[in-house]
Amino acid sequence: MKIIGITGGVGAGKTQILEYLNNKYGATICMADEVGKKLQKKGTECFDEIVAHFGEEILDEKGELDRTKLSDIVFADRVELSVLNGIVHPKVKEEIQKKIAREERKSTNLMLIEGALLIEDHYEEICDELWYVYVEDSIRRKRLKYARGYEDCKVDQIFEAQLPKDLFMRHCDRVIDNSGQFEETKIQLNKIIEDL
Ligand SMILES: CC(C)(COP(=O)(O)OP(=O)(O)OC[C@H]1O[C@@H](n2cnc3c(N)ncnc32)[C@H](O)[C@@H]1O)[C@@H](O)C(=O)NCCC(=O)NCCS
Ligand SMILES: Nc1ncnc2c1ncn2[C@@H]1O[C@H](COP(=O)(O)OP(=O)(O)OP(=O)(O)O)[C@@H](O)[C@H]1O
Repeated sequence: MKIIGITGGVGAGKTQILEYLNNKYGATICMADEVGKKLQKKGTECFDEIVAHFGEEILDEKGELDRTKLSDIVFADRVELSVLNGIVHPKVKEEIQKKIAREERKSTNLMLIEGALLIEDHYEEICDELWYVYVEDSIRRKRLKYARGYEDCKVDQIFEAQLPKDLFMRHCDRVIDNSGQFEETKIQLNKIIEDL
């Protein structure tokens, strides 16, 4: 089984690329954000550790994490972000390794692991290749405003919490430029899959 890590900054189109590769090539997909969200549900070890550090003010009326409140805290303060990362990231990686083991037993051909922080968290240890989805910052900003209603300051804060282009380029084996029409991205992806 080939294990590919798909990374890149917020709003680069990683999720869209994953969907395309799943539909066209039947790749098994695993999204680090989704794994993280499940591990942060009320009653989990991760949830308890987050509440112990950040306090009950970050809960909503149902007692679940209020992701907007937590996001406002951590993206405004690097120290708080690193505390949250320290709680969540090791458990996410462990869970992803279990998923990989399950797919290996099913003799899956291609598994894609998607996340913005694969380099920081050393996913090269568990992936055969890392692919960088690149989109010019100004275009990512426009797409995030349009699709998610993110304000400029939120985009700036998240950009600052992620790696710059040169570090993504240095650590990744392939680059996919998704700054243009998605049809152009599909052509790049088809070529890469043929090469694999
Ligand atoms: C801060 C949180 C609560 C915000 O949740 P929310 O639902 O509003 O946004 P979402 O999770 O979809 O994140 C939006 C985007 O922000 C970026 N982002 C998320 N966490 C981080 C982080 N720790 N460092 C840098 N960028 C991040 C990613 O590009 C992500 O796609 C959440 O992202 C979180 O718990 N992050 C810390 C854990 C983490 O890193 N998860 C992602 C991979 S495991
Ligand atoms: N080539 C493209 N042209 C126009 N819009 C695009 C293109 N690729 C992706 N998008 C749009 O840009 C937005 C961000 O894409 P997506 O959610 O896939 O990013 P992401 O990299 O998964 O972000 P995150 O790091 O937050 O998970 C979405 O609304 C998506 O539909």
